[in-house]
Amino acid sequence: MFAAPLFSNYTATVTLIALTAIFAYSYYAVLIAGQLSLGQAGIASLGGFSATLVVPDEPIAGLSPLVVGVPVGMAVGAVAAFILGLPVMRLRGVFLAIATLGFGEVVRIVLINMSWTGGAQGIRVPKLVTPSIAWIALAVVAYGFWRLGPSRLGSAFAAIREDELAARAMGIDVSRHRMIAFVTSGAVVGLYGVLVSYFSRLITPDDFGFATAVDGLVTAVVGGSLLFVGPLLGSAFFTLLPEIQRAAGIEAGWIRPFISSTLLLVVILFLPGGLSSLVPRLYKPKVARDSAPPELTPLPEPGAPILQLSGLGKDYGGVHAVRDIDLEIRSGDVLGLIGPNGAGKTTLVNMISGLVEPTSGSGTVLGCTLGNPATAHRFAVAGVARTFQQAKLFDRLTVLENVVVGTHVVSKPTFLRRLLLLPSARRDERRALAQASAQLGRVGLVDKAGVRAKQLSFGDRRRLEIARALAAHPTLLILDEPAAGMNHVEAVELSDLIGSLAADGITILLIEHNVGMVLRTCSRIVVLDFGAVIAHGTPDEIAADPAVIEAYLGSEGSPT
Ligand SMILES: Nc1ncnc2c1ncn2[C@@H]1O[C@H](COP(=O)(O)OP(=O)(O)OP(=O)(O)O)[C@@H](O)[C@H]1O
Repeated sequence: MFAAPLFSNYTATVTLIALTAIFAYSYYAVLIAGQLSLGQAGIASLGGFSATLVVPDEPIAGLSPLVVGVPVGMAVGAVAAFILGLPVMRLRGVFLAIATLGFGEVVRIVLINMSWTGGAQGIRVPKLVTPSIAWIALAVVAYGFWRLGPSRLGSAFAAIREDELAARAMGIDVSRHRMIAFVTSGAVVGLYGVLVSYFSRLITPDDFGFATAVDGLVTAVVGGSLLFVGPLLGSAFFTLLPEIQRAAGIEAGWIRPFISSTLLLVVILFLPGGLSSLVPRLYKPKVARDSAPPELTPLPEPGAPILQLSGLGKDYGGVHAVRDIDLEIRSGDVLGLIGPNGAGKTTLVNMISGLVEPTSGSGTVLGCTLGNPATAHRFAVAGVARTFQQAKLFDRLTVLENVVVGTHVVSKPTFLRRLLLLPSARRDERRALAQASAQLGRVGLVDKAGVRAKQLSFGDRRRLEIARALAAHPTLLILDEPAAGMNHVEAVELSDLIGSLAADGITILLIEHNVGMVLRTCSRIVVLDFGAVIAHGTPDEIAADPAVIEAYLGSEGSPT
């Protein structure tokens, strides 16, 4: 079948697969946390040049220059990523990609104009990287990402990738996690820079230009970022494809790039999750109802202060979404918040859960002062959990994985212990699974634990969001229109569930358009209209309040 031997240079091809895979892992490290960065080529050149310039070509105390160069390159890569990350980490998507790409180009131009880098000619270094060294390095990197997957850190990255706002509401410090991913990527690409230099015997700034940056991204995307083998598959695809074409005698003119591009298009169009989506997932977390949940702190005594708002307001340009709200919630309250469309209910709960900064007034929730949305995760850590008006689920994760993310604030970090294969990591993960499984049982979704969230019906999505919030063992549970889209039977079941949560001591803030349900379920009700409180009282008082009937329902009916 083949006109020539499969590999023109077997050693080089095998080594290149490993090196390209390591390069792709540096993209994978940020893609798993939902970031698009193109600065890796620049960071690789910093790592490569630092190691090859700092480390002498001769063995040091019997150690190969490679053994010294690798930690130097990785450290330089990590530090460079951290310094680059400080200004660019607030950028998202294509803006982050452009900023990091710009950094890579600046590095290349600076290095090309430096005499100590040898300018465009670069510098010669000994060939020290053999196929086995390259594959050992790849195995170490791949092992790290394999162990990361189901760890608490891995779940947090997946949550940020799927929905950053929901991740923040689950208590995940998004800025910190994005920086961890970025620095990890820097260390991995620093390793690549050193290995590729000592493999090709020559390092020049132009080896790490725009095309290299894009190649790395394409390799990682084609391989896929949903499973740790993705970068390896992407690398094998792009390294072997030209070899197979050459062996098959497809060398001439346009045919070779045409076939490569067509195959690339086929993968991108028909495998949006990359080649790794063809690999069956061997590990999927399973419901663990027999394990003990994590140790949970007791909820506050009934009547303890939970929330105080004083003159709270929020303006959007000329729109006064919320005005001058004074409110107090105490432990054990089941407070209903109602009002016509646009009354300001969601804006108010967004401020209470730390996601939106007030324009005026002040407030504290469980000791957290309302303010900077970047610190919203602290509200979740303090005990505030919420659902959203439009359910914000992690769609590509399973139902159980979604709820496991909810346990973030009550579970312990496991990644480093997982790396060392310590049994305590497994035990803590089982505890988190037990906590998640118990909440799935509570909302009646245990039998759908392995289904991806995006496949759920509307009502099940709402239930899943409640289970995910409950997994955080909240002191204050905020439910934003949980009955929207539910039929009568489901709404009654939901009302019963809220009653049982309140009986367990969870303080509840319920925003609902289903006034009957609010009157049945809540002990106190606040009515908003045009951003201001127009009534506040027991369900009976609210049902009889003429201002509520007028403002909320119009003059034709009563709220019941
Ligand atoms: N991000 C925003 N930018 C500009 N205006 C906004 C924003 N969020 C809310 N608003 C405006 O603030 C007002 C209150 O909106 P909000 O969503 O809080 O009301 P709501 O009571 O939750 O309404 P609904 O019951 O329809 O969800 C509305 O006039 C809305 O258009």
